[in-house]
Amino acid sequence: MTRDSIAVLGAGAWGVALANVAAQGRTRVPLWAHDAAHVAALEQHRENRRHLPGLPLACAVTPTADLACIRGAEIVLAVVPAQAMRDVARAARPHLADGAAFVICAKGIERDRRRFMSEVVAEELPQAKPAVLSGPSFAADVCKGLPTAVTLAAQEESLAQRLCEALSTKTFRPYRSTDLLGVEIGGAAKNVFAIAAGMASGRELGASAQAALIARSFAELTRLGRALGARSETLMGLSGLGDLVLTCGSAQSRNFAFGQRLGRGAAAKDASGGKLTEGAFTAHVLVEMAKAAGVEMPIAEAVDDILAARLSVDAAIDALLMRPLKAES
Ligand SMILES: NC(=O)c1ccc[n+]([C@@H]2O[C@H](COP(=O)([O-])OP(=O)(O)OC[C@H]3O[C@@H](n4cnc5c(N)ncnc54)[C@H](O)[C@@H]3O)[C@@H](O)[C@H]2O)c1
Ligand SMILES: O=P(O)(O)OC[C@H](O)CO
Repeated sequence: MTRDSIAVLGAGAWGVALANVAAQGRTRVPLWAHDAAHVAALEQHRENRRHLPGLPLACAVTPTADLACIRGAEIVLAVVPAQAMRDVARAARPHLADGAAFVICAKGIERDRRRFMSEVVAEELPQAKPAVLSGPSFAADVCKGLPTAVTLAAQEESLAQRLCEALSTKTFRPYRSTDLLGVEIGGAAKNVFAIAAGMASGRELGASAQAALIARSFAELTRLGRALGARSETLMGLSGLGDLVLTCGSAQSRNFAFGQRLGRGAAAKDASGGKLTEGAFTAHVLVEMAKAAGVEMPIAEAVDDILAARLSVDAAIDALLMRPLKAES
């Protein structure tokens, strides 16, 4: 049986990890990066020394700065930061084959136009079949061959199934879904809540507070998801609860580590450690979306207020604890 051909856009940590997954059982997987110097370094060292030192590119992975590498690919994995997705999708348009699957692997919401990634792709790539891959998966873990499971959603169940087959390995197990929006909401929101969990850790509020915060974050995530039409089983699944638990519970998460530094007193502008923290870009637009939908998200709002320097970490903690008592929902 011939396997679907796959190309990967974006050669950061997650792009490299997914290219290595795709390389299993394939002889060539183009890996595009927008920066020619980065491509040269990948070719020379056969690893991404900045983001995944010591974890080699699979032999089949072919770094390139030429976007035409996606011509003929049946599946394109889009693994660039969420705020870059529109530009990359637009640039890909002349090269992408009609009916190719364009799998969104970024976790975030477009700030300027307040769009989910699947909406961005629908606007920029009318010939594509959009899909979303999300779930608990640190790039380094996946590159090391440690096991995990993710959700892979496409509008047609048959395509979701085909994509799962194309990307599954012995240690990387995708579950299919047709709920793109539900998968996207979980992936975008968990990054914002991971910043809150990191702050609680940085402030040394204790394990009980950590667990309470995760549970109340999940309440906010499901409230928003339901209001926007996501399915409960998606929100409770790998891309929702699964990724929330992972990201809110590990300093391996860049969003959590960013929150930890904030909790220890760093200013927002200095707290990323030079790493991509999608939650910092998503917090405000997430809160705006919740307000527009009439959904209360006090933890997400607190993160947004802290990032915008409208509130200190301590004042946000006090405000959350002093909210009127209410029924659990
Ligand atoms: N790292 C992980 O463990 C992981 C896991 C799952 C999902 N994700 C998601 O994948 C996305 C990418 O994350 P990452 O970990 O690869 O980040 P990264 O910082 O490791 O890499 C991002 C890459 O995108 C490139 N880039 C930046 N702006 C660009 C642009 N305008 N056009 C093209 N390329 C551009 C950068 O040069 C870099 O190589 C994020 O949305 C993240 O939430 C990451
Ligand atoms: O390092 P983070 O916080 O971007 O999280 C990486 C993945 O999304 C975890 O599933």
